[in-house]
Amino acid sequence: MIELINVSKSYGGLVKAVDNLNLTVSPGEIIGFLGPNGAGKTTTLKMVTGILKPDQGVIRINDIDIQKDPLKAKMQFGFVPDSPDMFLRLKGLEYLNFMADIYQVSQEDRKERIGSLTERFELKHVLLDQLQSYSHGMRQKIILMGALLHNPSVWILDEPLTGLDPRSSFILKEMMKEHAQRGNTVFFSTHVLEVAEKLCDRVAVINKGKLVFHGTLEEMRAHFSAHESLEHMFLEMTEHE
Ligand SMILES: Nc1ncnc2c1ncn2[C@@H]1O[C@H](COP(=O)(O)OP(=O)(O)OP(=O)(O)O)[C@@H](O)[C@H]1O
Repeated sequence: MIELINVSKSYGGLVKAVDNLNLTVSPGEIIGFLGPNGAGKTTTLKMVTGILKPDQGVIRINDIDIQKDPLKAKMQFGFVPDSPDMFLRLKGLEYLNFMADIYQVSQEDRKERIGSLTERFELKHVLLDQLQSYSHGMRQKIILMGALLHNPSVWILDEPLTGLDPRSSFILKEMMKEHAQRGNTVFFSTHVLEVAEKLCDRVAVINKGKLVFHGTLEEMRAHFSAHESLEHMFLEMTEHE
């Protein structure tokens, strides 16, 4: 479970990138976090993951306060940032072992998980190559694998499908659904409205740092006209704020 309570953040004390955000992502739920460019999605995800400190508010992951007990809170989730261009001089397997070390995954568990994840994402043949030789999509997949090695109950993914080919995108979407069906929590940002429509139990829409909608797609349709496309509803919501 992820809870954000009255969370705000401004850069340089000027414009509020996130303005008094309240949001709960419950166990068993996939929530898509939508918003136009600069709306505050990445800032929110960085606060949830403890990379940025909120100016005010409380964030809890599985009831653990990310400010008060950051290490324990960080063990609860796997985070995939929007850019996968990191640790480029490491080989795929070195990177995965590095992540497994950080999260104290036993040799037995990491062997089993690296085996099953590399098979699922079809990366076995490049595990001994440096990440700098990987394509964007391959880098994304290895970062995702690293984030999942400690088997976290909460997945936090910033634009996880960007750059993935249709097959990898399908595999990840299936994994997200399976994870939520097992009673876990998935919180991801996306620009792709169709993905939100197909995958999410509920969506949260942010615009200029403020939450402008939170609910099911049915509720969103009821709020607008039943026949309007998600794209149209989204544009309406983010235009008038
Ligand atoms: N490091 C920073 N310094 C100053 N302003 C920042 C910084 N990072 C983000 N901002 C500003 O904060 C606001 C929210 O940005 P954020 O990156 O959270 O939006 P986003 O919804 O993730 O956008 P996108 O969809 O384009 O990635 C924007 O106005 C942005 O210009």
